[in-house]
Amino acid sequence: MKYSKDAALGNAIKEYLVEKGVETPVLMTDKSNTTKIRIIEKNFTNIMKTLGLDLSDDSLKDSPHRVAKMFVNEIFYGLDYGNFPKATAVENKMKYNEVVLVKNISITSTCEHHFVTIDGKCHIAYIPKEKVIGLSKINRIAKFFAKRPQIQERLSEQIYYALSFILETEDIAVIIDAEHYCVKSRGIEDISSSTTTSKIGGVFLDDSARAELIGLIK
Ligand SMILES: Nc1nc2c(ncn2[C@@H]2O[C@H](COP(=O)(O)OP(=O)(O)OP(=O)(O)O)[C@@H](O)[C@H]2O)c(=O)[nH]1
Ligand SMILES: [Zn+2]
Repeated sequence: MKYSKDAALGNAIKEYLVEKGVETPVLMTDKSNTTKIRIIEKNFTNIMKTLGLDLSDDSLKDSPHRVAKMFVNEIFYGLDYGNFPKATAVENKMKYNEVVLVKNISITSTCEHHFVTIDGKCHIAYIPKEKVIGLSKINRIAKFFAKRPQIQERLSEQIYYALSFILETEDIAVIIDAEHYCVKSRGIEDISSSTTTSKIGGVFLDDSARAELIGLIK
C-alpha cells in the first residue's frame, strides 16, 4: 500500500480509542509480518486439508500463502497502527464553519463473527473549528478502521473518535450503510437487507442539524 503513514498519530489515536472504550479487543503481538504470514499459512493449510482439499492441485497449492498475505497486508492491515494514514490537521485559516460532507465512501470490511465481507457506503460530515483536514484523509481513516475484523457499530465509533481526536471537535457525524455477507450468503440468506449505523456528536445531535445533514446525504 503506497500512502504516507504516521505511526505516532496512530498510537495516539489507539490510546484515545482505549480511553473511549471503542478499541478492538486486541492483545499485543511482537511478531513481524513475515512471521505472521508464515504462521497463518501453516494454519490455513490445515484448514484446507481438513476440508479434504488436495493441496497438490495447481490452483489450490498457493492458496494458504495467498490467504496469509491477504490477511496481514490487505484486509486486516488496520490492526497495525504503524499503517495509520498521515492525516495531520492544519489550521482552519479561512475560518470555514459550515458542514464538510464526504458522501459515498466505499467501505469493505470483514465481519468479526464469521470472517466474511461487509460491503457498504460511509458518509462523514464535520464542522471545522480550529482545524481542517485533507479530504482524502477522511476516506483513508474510514478505510484504515474497515481493514480489521469488525462489527459495524464499532467501526462507526472508531472513525468518529479518530476524527474527533484529529480535528479537535465533537461536531462530527459518521453514518454507515452496509450489507453483511454473513446475513446475505449464509445464515438467514437475506439478499436485500442492509444495516445503517451512525455515531453522531456535537451540533449534529440537534434535530435541525440532523435533518439538514440527512437532506445533504440524500
Ligand atoms: N450487532 C452486530 N451484529 C453483527 C454484525 N455482523 C454480524 N452480526 C451478527 O452476529 C450474530 C452472531 O450470532 P450467532 O448466533 O453467534 O451466530 P450464527 O449462529 O452464525 O447466527 P446466524 O447469523 O443467525 O446464523 C449474527 O446475528 C450476525 O448477524 C455487526 O456488525 N453488528
Ligand atoms: Zn457475520
